[in-house]
Amino acid sequence: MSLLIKNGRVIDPISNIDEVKDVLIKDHRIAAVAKNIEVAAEKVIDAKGCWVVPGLIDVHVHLREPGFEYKETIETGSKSAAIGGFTSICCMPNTNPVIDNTKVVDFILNKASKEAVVKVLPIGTITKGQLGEELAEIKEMVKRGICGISEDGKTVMNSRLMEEALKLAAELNIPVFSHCEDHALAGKGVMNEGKRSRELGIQGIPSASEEVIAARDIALAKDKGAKLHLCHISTKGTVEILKKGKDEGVFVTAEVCPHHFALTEEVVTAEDTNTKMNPPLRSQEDVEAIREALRNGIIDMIATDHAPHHEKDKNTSYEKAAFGIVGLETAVALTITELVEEGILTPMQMIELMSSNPAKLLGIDRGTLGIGKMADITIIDPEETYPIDKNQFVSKAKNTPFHGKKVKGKVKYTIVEGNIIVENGSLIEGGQKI
Ligand SMILES: NC(=O)N[C@@H](CC(=O)O)C(=O)O
Ligand SMILES: [Zn+2]
Ligand SMILES: [Zn+2]
Repeated sequence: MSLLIKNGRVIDPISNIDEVKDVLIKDHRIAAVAKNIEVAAEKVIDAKGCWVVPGLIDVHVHLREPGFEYKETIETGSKSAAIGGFTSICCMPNTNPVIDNTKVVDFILNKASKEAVVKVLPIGTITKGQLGEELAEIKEMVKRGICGISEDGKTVMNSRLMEEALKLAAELNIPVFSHCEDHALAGKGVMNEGKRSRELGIQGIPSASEEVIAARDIALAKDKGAKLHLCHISTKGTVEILKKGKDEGVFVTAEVCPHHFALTEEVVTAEDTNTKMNPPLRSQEDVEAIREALRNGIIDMIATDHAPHHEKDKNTSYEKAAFGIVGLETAVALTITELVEEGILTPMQMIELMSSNPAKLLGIDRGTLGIGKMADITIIDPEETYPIDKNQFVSKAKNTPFHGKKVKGKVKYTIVEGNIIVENGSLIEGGQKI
């Protein structure tokens, strides 16, 4: 099977290309990237006016299977990822049962091989049952194919245990994804602690709850050779802690989610539980610091923290509603609208944040359009303007605060290992629109 993508703006940070070129795919791999390729291919895509980029990689997704299939499944979550332009996704282990042993890893990989339309890389828990008491079967899970470990949804509050996990992860050469939240400091808080929480009379989560754990984990990771990755960072203080850690030579990376650079606490109302997520939407000052850290490269990647929830988990009081929002199908548009259009990121920087840097963290041979590499490719029309419509999501869940927001930037094609999964913005199966 050969596929020729004509006339697109090819952007590949790893090969340092940002130029109008053609891309030829043969036998699932990149065969050529050059001007005016003249070969007879079985399929030709005209990408004029579009960006042709290495397939996007999301290191932070909740697929909810096993256990919460009423919210999302491996199949529906992976389809949502493809619509969003992602060709590889890491799935978090806070399922039921949690991913803390090889049986659950096997279950996910087996199901993904049959039902997922993008590459699924499972993340294992740090502790057994996510109970924070003893380490999970980490070594065994790595042999079966987990790409990292995380207690996401919670923090390993026992610092000694976290230190042990970092040591083991260094030996096994896998990243540790840290959800930074001091449980006692966060308490029963449900939104950012600050001006807005006082106005609304809703209990707040202080910035310090994130910052003390970010600082602790950097201190623990120091000199251990561990790859520490900070999930969904949201405060100015965490950015400063991250920068200090990097300056001191600690291997630490961080991700930010689109909602944390697109929204502030000001949008929170007691009625709209789609503004409730963990960590919470922060202050204007925090958002500005996050945007600056994206611009200057202190923050390494954009991840969605796609957290699908059912109506019944969200359609309740602000206090009782589940934390989290969906993100796979809105990430590209929000990044283009909020950061590229605003002049904060160049298109090249955006692709670094959404493809090459995630690939480097995971140590996978993806995230580039280099010759001979697996053909994971995303084609984006950066000019298409439309309102976000949650009713068109492929995800089972519709919990987004962005419904109706006018955005720019649309994923037109998602190509996974040389196979077209999304064509003209719609999923296709065997060449048919579904
Ligand atoms: N981010 C969230 O608000 N929720 C996540 C958990 C998490 O990412 O910490 C979830 O699993 O729903
Ligand atoms: Zn988390
Ligand atoms: Zn998460």
